[in-house]
Amino acid sequence: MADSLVIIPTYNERENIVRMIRTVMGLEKDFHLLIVDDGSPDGTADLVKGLQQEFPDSLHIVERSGKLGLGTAYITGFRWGLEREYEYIYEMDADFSHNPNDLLRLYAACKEEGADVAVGSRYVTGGKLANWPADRVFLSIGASFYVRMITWMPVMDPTAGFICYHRKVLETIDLSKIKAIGYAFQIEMKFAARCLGFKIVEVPITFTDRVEGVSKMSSGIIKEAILGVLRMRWRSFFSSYQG
Ligand SMILES: Nc1nc2c(ncn2[C@@H]2O[C@H](COP(=O)(O)OP(=O)(O)O[C@H]3O[C@H](CO)[C@@H](O)[C@H](O)[C@@H]3O)[C@@H](O)[C@H]2O)c(=O)[nH]1
Repeated sequence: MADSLVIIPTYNERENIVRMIRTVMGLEKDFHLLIVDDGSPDGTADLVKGLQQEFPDSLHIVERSGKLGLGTAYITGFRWGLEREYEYIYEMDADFSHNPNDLLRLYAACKEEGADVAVGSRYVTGGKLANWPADRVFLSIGASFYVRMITWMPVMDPTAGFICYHRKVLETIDLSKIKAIGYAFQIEMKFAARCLGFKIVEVPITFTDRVEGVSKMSSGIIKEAILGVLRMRWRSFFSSYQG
């Protein structure tokens, strides 16, 4: 059995999902894929199910009934992966913002260099942003600065969503204590790993704006991130993320 499971949350990704699945399945290392689809009205799940005959052992799907948020989609995926004994569990977007070839570099950082969490990072030397609109760049860099100020976490790209976790990290964190639902989830997971003493390594990547489909960023997600980071910091004085 493969040692690696890549979780891809999807909401209306029919323009990207087939090419993404084929790209991951064509990589030189054997990665299994779990798509967590939130009842996408555009039929993303049907496209995935159509490919399962071609990849019966390596392509999996969990379907949820509605748009329940990126964070809970990943938690669902983590639990699914932990039950099946994968040693490395990844987060990746469906839309090619993250280059699937970089999965191998995240794997190497954990497997060969001893990272517990490998973060595909835009804001370390060698990391880049390509074609992102100026307002998103501003928001993302501002958010990274804000998070570092509040949490003192030495992670340059705390909102990054391209990650490899060693399974022991996900086993140790009490996932029921992760409260963020939107993109703040990315911050909270890194914060929890850091609080529990895990080694986080940033691997430089180029993040490219999607060509197909649309971002699910919203004002609610921004608000959750601003307030959520404060709440998360406050809670950390009184309770631990230890499972
Ligand atoms: N299942 C599910 N999937 C979702 C949901 N919302 C978004 N997704 C999926 O999550 C992935 C990321 O969503 P995007 O909407 O493409 O994210 P983005 O705006 O490009 O944001 C990226 O940058 C953020 C900030 O740097 C990151 O925090 C985020 O993870 C992502 O990499 C995509 O595969 C998208 O379909 C949801 O409610 N449910």
